[in-house]
Amino acid sequence: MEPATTKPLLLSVIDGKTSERPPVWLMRQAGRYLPEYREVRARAGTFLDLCYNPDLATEVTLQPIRRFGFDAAILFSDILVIPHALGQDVTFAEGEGPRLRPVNDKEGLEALAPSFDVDRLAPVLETVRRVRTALPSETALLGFCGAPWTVASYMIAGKSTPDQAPARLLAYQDDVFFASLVDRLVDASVTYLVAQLDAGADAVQIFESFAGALPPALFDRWSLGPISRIAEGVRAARPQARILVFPRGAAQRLEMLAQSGIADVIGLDWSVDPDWAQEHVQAHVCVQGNLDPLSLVAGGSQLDAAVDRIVATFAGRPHIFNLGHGILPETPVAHVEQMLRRVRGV
Ligand SMILES: Cc1c2[nH]c(c1CCC(=O)O)Cc1[nH]c(c(CCC(=O)O)c1C)Cc1[nH]c(c(CCC(=O)O)c1C)Cc1[nH]c(c(C)c1CCC(=O)O)C2
Repeated sequence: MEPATTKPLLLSVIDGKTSERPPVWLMRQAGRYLPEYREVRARAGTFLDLCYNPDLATEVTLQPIRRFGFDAAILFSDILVIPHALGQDVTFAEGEGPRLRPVNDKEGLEALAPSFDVDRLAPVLETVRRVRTALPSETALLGFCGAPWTVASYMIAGKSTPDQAPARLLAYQDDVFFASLVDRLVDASVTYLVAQLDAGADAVQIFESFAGALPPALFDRWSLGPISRIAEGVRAARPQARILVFPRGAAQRLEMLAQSGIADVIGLDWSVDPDWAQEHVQAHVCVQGNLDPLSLVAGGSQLDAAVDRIVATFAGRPHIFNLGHGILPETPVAHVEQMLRRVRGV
């Protein structure tokens, strides 16, 4: 007989087990490519209203699990809820992405809340509790936050910017400002991730979506450094915490990250060659990734070949199948099904 509770496969793999078929989930798996998401989204009000509504956020977190049986659910929220909780104006204009009132000087920083109050994110933590209760025991629940550099780039520019130029310029010009902003984000992120773990998240992922914009000196100081301080802070509070890091565009710097012991899992974006990553990253740590989201949009025999290459290259050591960045809204659901059959070998 099966035991009443089963350790989720995804957690066993993070803990070092190799499985015949990799566990699988997709970044942004709850989203606009799903008709049932669009239906809830249409009656939720704004995007942030949806993030702060535990009923609806729980529902959209569970939708891709019901439909596809992924090995992990990821909390439905956003990396920009931390700036919002710090008192920054944050809105999501339909089709335009995030808009924030820029914080780019000492006065802007002082106008934010003096400290991070995690209770401002109580509805998000309530969603974590409800999702964990509703999920099958074999499905892992992932919490997350953005890494300080990525979040700071939005806080400073107030929107998505090519190569994060405004934030990068300020990093050169005003080291004192940058350090105090990043320090606040490190502290807030530790508190927030610990609260997510306490509410029932089995692991947490740190999204460094813009690692690729940083030259070497800035990378160590504003990406690797703050991420490692977050990981240390979380582990000091919760020694068993499992931490996934997705440093998009980190390229060959992935090897240094893999050797550092900061992450239990390293996410590989779609530009990373699986053969290289197998030798230089997976040799040290569990990897996650790295199918090109556009390969999933295109479908057909190239999709099967791309899935096969990733599964075969990373077989025999811990690997979590995923995309190399978030799933795109135009992705056909049938292609997700095709990909899953291929990964699962059925
Ligand atoms: C940079 C970043 C953001 N948010 C996030 C990142 C890091 C990952 C990455 O690089 O993609 C992380 C994120 N955003 C969202 C999740 C939910 C969980 C999941 O299913 O993965 C997660 C993990 C929901 C969302 N976050 C957002 C949506 C779409 C908004 C909608 O449904 O109206 C979703 C489902 C909005 C968002 N949020 C953000 C942007 C740039 C946008 C607009 C782009 C877009 O519209 O796709 C900031």
